[in-house]
Amino acid sequence: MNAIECTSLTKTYLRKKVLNEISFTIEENKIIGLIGRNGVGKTTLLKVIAGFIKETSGELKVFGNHPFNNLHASVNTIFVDDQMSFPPALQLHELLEAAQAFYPNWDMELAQRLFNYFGFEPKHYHNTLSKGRTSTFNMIVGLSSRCPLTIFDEPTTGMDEAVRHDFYRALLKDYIAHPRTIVISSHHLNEVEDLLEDVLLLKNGKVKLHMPISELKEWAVGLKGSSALVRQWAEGREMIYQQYIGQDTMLAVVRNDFTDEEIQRVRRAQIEVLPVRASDLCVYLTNDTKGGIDDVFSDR
Ligand SMILES: Nc1ncnc2c1ncn2[C@@H]1O[C@H](COP(=O)(O)OP(=O)(O)OP(=O)(O)O)[C@@H](O)[C@H]1O
Repeated sequence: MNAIECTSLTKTYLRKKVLNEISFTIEENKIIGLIGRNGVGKTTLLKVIAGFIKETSGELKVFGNHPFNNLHASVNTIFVDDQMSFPPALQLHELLEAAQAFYPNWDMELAQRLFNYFGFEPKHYHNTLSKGRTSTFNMIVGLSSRCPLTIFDEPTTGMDEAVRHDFYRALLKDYIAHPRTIVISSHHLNEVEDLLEDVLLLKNGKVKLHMPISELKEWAVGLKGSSALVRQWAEGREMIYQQYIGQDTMLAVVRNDFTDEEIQRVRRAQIEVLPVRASDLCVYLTNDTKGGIDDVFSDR
């Protein structure tokens, strides 16, 4: 069954189409990374999916229901970000009890174990936690709710490296034991790429790519060597990124439509054939120029 079916979804703010007729389907029980540059509309899309805001047009189904103002959707979905609001009068342990009453799959033992592991004080209040601690507490709620659709919007904001590492590991372990649909938006694709099964990449209000991470890792290839030779091999192929290194060396990232025989010929021409990390590829694909920041400084 599909967890999310999105057809020609548009969300307009002040006449600007933030999401412009996007369509995609997300299968149940997968971990999906929602990737895109600042301001592209990731949070907007996630909030529409969570039923917090209404789309302008198009069709959206979450477990077969339109999520906006839908109780079925809100019980089955949790949206975790650093703005999650909790009743300010309740202490942290009371927040966990309140969450238990709301989420049918809530695992209090997991919540308590994580709560103790991360050293929270039961009598503290959510609105007095530091930024990183707020994200950590919210993550505990997000994982322990075991919602069929769990949405993490930039969940590691403010977390230090050790906590981020613990979070990813906890997420993976709990997901393996209790599969569910998890959508995670992150600016740190390099940190999450080993967790993800699929990547949904947004650019200019559209879905630029939606594919398994294993395919994304093979989708492009880097050619590094003498500029003339690299340009010759890149000709006629989709150029994704290019960078000049020194006087006469160039790195070109192109769509990987090479045959094995061509790859061998490239190598024989003294050109290095390099894999392209999924995180780097997403940055290249969402750049507006082929050379990235270097283009600002070229030809001056
Ligand atoms: N309530 C709102 N009213 C008007 N414009 C909005 C509103 N919410 C978001 N926007 C605009 O919609 C666009 C997308 O914002 P959104 O927060 O969804 O992007 P994002 O991809 O999550 O960004 P980031 O990676 O920086 O968190 C931005 O241009 C933002 O200014």
